[in-house]
Amino acid sequence: MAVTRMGLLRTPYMMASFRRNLITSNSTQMAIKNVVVIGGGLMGSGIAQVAAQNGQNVTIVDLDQKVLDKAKNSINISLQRIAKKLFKDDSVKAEKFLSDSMAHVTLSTNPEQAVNQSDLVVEAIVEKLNIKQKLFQTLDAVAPTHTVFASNTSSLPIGEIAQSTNRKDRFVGLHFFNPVPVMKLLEVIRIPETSDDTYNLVMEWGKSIGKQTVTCKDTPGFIVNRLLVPYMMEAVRLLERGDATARDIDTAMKLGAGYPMGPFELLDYVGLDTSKFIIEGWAEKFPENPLFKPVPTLNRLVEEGKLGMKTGEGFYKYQKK
Ligand SMILES: CCCCCCCCCCCCC[C@H](O)CC(=O)SCCNC(=O)CCNC(=O)[C@H](O)C(C)(C)COP(=O)(O)OP(=O)(O)OC[C@H]1O[C@@H](n2cnc3c(N)ncnc32)[C@H](O)[C@@H]1OP(=O)(O)O
Ligand SMILES: NC(=O)c1ccc[n+]([C@@H]2O[C@H](COP(=O)([O-])OP(=O)(O)OC[C@H]3O[C@@H](n4cnc5c(N)ncnc54)[C@H](O)[C@@H]3O)[C@@H](O)[C@H]2O)c1
Repeated sequence: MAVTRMGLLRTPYMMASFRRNLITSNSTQMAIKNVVVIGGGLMGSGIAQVAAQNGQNVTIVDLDQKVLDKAKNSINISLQRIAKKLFKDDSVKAEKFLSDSMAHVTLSTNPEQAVNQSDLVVEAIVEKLNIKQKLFQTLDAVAPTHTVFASNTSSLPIGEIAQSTNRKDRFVGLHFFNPVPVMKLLEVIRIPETSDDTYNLVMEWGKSIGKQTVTCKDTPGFIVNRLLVPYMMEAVRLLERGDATARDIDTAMKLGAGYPMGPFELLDYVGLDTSKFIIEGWAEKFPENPLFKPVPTLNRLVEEGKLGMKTGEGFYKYQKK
């Protein structure tokens, strides 16, 4: 039997419930200091960067040490671009910003160990439901109770990913945009089980890393991709019918609609493998929707290993950096 300022807690059940409430109410005041980003590719490296440059400790986890080294290098290059702009006339401050930010980044190939001290885990691995579920199931067993889990999925239902855990109240979608250091938006996806504390915490975190947040229910494509994917699909159909070239479609959308990139430039930028996974996931979910019929051009390019900018070729060819 234990005595607290609230009176007597008579049973182990009451004690456990009291502890649970403490965790929940503490989380409103909790600030996120230790972030783990799983996946050190295009998105993971960007997410880790914006957290690190805002003073948070970040561990990036990937399967492969080479990917991690590449991530650290790309963060360094991106931070240099930002430092140059922020501290144009002060090289000492620019250097300090760079070294302070880099000092906040740790690399790991051991996810179970990495999440030990985490407040927030952001997953940015391959766009496959079963792989994401398996990862979160493993992490759920070892992460601290208070740790909030988030997925950066482009297209998978957050509720289905969260199903693999026992912390649906501490689960959200945090959908970032590519390139993360430049794009200002963060979509925050609540599932019905997401607690108010968790939601408030991630909204605060979004602000702390300089993002403008918008909130959306767990609906296919959330806001941006619900509108963007049909547009991209129509562009590909236009190309496949032979109505216009990729170059002319891109030029038209940049000069005629004011987009910073045309649809094929954007597909190459996002990654054709990721785009293929998105379409396949939606085709499986909505088999009757003609929009998501297989895209022969995309399948061929991916089979040939032409995944876009990251491999040096997709719809266009790129100079290797
Ligand atoms: C066949 C396939 C069919 C299937 C179709 C369906 C597939 C589904 C596709 C949907 C995919 C969804 C993916 C995801 O879920 C959601 C997304 O992320 S969508 C992508 C959103 N992003 C965009 O739309 C990007 C649009 N592009 C731009 O905004 C710009 O082009 C750019 C990327 C910012 C680059 O700008 P440029 O002017 O061209 O180039 P610069 O190099 O001059 O850069 C400008 C400016 O930005 C700074 N900068 C650029 N990159 C970085 C970086 N990584 N780090 C730091 N800073 C960077 C640069 O320094 C410049 O700064 P300035 O000097 O101007 O101050
Ligand atoms: N590319 C984009 O423009 C974009 C934008 C928003 C969201 N997303 C989403 O972000 C996620 C990642 O996309 P990306 O473009 O960064 O992909 P990417 O291929 O560049 O990177 C994925 C990384 O995850 C690693 N990985 C795979 N399985 C892993 C595991 N079990 N544990 C640890 N690491 C693992 C891979 O080694 C790879 O480095 C996807 O869910 C994608 O839909 C992508």
